[in-house]
Amino acid sequence: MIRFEHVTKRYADGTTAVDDLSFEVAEGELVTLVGPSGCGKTTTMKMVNRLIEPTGGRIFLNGDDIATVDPVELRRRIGYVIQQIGLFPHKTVLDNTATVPHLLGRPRKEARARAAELLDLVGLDPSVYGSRYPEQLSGGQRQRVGVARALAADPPVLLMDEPFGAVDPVVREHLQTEFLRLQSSLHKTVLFVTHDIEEAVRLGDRIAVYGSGRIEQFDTPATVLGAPATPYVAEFVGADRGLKRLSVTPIETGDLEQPPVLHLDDPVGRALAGMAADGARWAVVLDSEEGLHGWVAADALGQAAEDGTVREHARRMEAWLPVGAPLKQAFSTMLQHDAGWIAVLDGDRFLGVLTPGRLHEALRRSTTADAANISRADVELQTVLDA
Ligand SMILES: Nc1ncnc2c1ncn2[C@@H]1O[C@H](COP(=O)(O)OP(=O)(O)OP(=O)(O)O)[C@@H](O)[C@H]1O
Repeated sequence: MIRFEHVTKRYADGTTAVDDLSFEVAEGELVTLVGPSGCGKTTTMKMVNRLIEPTGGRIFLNGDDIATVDPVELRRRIGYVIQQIGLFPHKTVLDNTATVPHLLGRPRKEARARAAELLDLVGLDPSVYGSRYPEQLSGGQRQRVGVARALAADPPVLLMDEPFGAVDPVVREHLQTEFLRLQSSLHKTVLFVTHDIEEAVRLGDRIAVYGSGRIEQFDTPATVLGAPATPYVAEFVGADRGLKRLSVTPIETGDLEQPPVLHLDDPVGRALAGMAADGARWAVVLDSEEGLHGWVAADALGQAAEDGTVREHARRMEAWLPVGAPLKQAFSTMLQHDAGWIAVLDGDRFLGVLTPGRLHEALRRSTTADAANISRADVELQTVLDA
């Protein structure tokens, strides 16, 4: 969708901001550009909507060499969100959001109706916020308006330059979560600039780690964290990357253990015999549709009347997660519920349980890291588990 071919930008004073850059962003993919101040991230981004012209190489958007596309027409295909979003101070939030569709020739009423939909989409009730002026919003709310405005023309591509940089960490995390939710339904092709590795890891399908004017590594968050390509990347992503990797490694079916499974209407005697044969101290209890009901302890069944059913002794399950949730969520759920294992579901269907041991193995699986990296991450995780 966006392709850089040997792109260089040398400013008039001789500064090489971007040096022979080649990479591609697939349709619907969110790529984060991350690196220290002055490494060329913003220059890279501004070359895509021709706010800056490269001095060498070519950039393609959907197969078109953008040098041949009229810049105004090009920018209609590209939403742009920046930190100082530059809302018009004398226009209401609704009118700010409606500006682009209106400029694109939509009748005013239609543009405003679309703007209201977009505000709703980014979590701002248009009946509450639509008539306010930008100065009457919090920083986080202003950024949401910025995102709504960038989406107003329904562009296939979004460029976002530190869009959540000016808000406090709590609001920032909130905006990130909302943006991920939005992206999971909109599937825009996104280039997202940040200097914050946590943000890059959290949002990116892939991350481009910038050194000075060049990309040092371009890969998935799990690989960048697990197997940094150079000492520079290793230093940039930080010594606690083993823990960061927990945030980007999903629970997979293969990570799960299969405990004994009982059903609500199973007779106690048969259930106990089955558990004894497995040497199990507890079993998962499913309902008649194979959905998760809870669990039952062998001790509880041992004291029960043999002609009863599992139903009377089963306890509801509090700790469960959907398959695909990040290991970090599994880990914090275990801690929160003081649970030695948690159930993993696909919709309502029970798939198996994740234990600390399996979590540890999943973390190992997540990387192609060399032995040194693996053991380091393991040690870090072990320290946390022991704490
Ligand atoms: N108009 C310009 N003239 C000369 N040098 C420039 C110009 N704009 C940017 N630069 C230089 O180009 C390099 C890359 O700048 P750029 O803004 O792309 O970095 P960045 O990675 O986005 O940094 P930050 O995170 O601080 O925004 C820097 O050394 C910067 O000083």
